[in-house]
Amino acid sequence: MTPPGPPGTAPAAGIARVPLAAAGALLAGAYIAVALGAVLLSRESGKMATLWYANAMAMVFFQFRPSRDWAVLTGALAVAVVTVNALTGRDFGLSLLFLLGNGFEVLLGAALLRRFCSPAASLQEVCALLKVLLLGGVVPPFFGALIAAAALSADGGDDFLAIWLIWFEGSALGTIALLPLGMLLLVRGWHSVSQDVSRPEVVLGLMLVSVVAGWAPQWVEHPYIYVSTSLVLLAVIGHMAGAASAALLVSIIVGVLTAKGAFGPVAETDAFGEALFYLPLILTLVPPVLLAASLERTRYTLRRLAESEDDFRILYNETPAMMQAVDPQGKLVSVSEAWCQRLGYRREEVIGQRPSEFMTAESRGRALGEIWPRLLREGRIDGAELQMCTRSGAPVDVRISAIRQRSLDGGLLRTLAVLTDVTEEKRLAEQMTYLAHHDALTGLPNRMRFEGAIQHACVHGHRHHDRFAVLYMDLDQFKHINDTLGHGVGDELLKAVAQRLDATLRDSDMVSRLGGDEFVMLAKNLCSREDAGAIARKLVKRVAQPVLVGDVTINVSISLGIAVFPDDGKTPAALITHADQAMYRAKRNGRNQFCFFSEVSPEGDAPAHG
Ligand SMILES: Nc1nc2c(ncn2[C@@H]2O[C@H](COP(=O)(O)OP(=O)(O)OP(=O)(O)O)[C@@H](O)[C@H]2O)c(=O)[nH]1
Repeated sequence: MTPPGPPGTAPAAGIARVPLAAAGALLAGAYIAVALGAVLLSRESGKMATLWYANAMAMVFFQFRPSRDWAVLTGALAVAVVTVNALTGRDFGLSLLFLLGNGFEVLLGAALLRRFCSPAASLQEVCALLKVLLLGGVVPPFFGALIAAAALSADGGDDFLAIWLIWFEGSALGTIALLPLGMLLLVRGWHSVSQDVSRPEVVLGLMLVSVVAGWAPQWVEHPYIYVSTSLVLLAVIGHMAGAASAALLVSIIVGVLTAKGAFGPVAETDAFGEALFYLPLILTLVPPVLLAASLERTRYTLRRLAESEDDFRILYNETPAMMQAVDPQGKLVSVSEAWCQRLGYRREEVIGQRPSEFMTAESRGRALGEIWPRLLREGRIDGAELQMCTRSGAPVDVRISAIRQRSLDGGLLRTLAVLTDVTEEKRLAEQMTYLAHHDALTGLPNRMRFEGAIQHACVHGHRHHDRFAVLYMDLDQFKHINDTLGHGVGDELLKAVAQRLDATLRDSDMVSRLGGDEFVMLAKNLCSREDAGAIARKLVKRVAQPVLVGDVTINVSISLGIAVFPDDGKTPAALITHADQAMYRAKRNGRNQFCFFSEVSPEGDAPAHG
């Protein structure tokens, strides 16, 4: 996996931005400078391989530019190689042979790095860095050295193996020493890397590494033990920038000491011995940079962890939802700010308490007996409804969604719950239900509710041979009251009548306003038809009492029709219609009275109201 990290190319990388011609000139100039230094140093001993950074530098340089620029860069590289050879006194033919080896090595390394390596990953992953070192630092020098050795030995130079070994060694070492820093510059840019390297502890570390690398090889046995110790130190304190800079620094110091002959026994070392001579240096340089990459990864992971913990804490505390976490013992380990605010507690008062202590008694029983066990059994619950209590005792309806979190060893770690405050939602729902079943003016059950009740009474009546009655009522001359006293007074009168009707009700009965000035009553548990007549008589009498609305006394009356189940109808519709017809008959008989449906003439009276 490629870790998410900094972007692949350095934002401040000037090389990536300059015009192509300038980039070519820059590459040629840098290559000439680095290669000249190496060639001049190699003349000091003439025997040991010189660490060759020039090709590694060119490989990294190529990575800054898109592939379409590579032809021009290769041209610049060719000019640089020929120039270096010319400046160091080699003839043109030999220059071309060197060009063959170096050119192939740089292009192969650049192509392998681009195709198969991720610079960003190599700074944080040991495997990715090893791939960079292998594909950039070992494979290209291996083949570059083969081409160069073949060309040079055919040209009458030294023995093929000696040329190959010297070339491969110098180039591989130089590349391995430079590539980590090159990748770092590629990914993070010069500015960021130099900031890291110029931290006081890193500068001190680099000074220490320089002293150890300059001193140990000359004065103590097994010098690389001391060098690698100081490199490890830098990997720990200086991160990747410190370790990569130190690796390059150490290789330069050892290379210079070797070239100067200060690092023996150079003279006696034969070709095979040379390979072994530089092997410890590779083994010294590589592990610390791998360690730095691994530490970078750890640091990155820890930083991400801290950030996500921070995100979680902010989310948990700042979210408007009430949230709570409960440990395996069923005690609160954390609650969100919204939880505290809604229930009126301080966090320290509730931590360690059981959530059920903040619930109403009914909810507590349900939470402990049903919801909590279900959560533990099924791993989650969604939308369970409970009632919490604020500090002052006010009920708070919550809808709870919770999950069970397991620890790495599979045990219960905690349960996390989000509580949505639905108090207002429930209040509105109750209000809607009330309004759907009640008359807004009088508060009496409305037609819908009444029809449900009469339907139920019919079913019950059929099953148990019960007798019940429907009493249909209509105010007399109500229009006149409206017209003379106004609609407002009419409303108040309707309310007063409703109260009177309601006051005559037995527990089993129901009175309802059907609309306008029409009311209907369901009177159950009747022994005889005459029971219904008694109720009707009482109602007519009660309503006929004068009503005081404001300072106006109103004389009102009702006409009432009775239909008895099952004699006058066996269905709700029939009963209501027949009661209405009987009421109409009462109107016709002079109002302020009641009439049974059985008294309605066989031809039928026209109903009073549609
Ligand atoms: N104030 C008030 N009046 C209403 C309301 N709903 C209907 N009305 C009025 O109530 C009156 C009902 O009159 P009716 O029952 O048709 O006739 P009435 O005057 O009562 O005469 P009878 O029924 O024949 O005795 C009409 O004038 C309606 O406009 C209401 O909610 N408030």
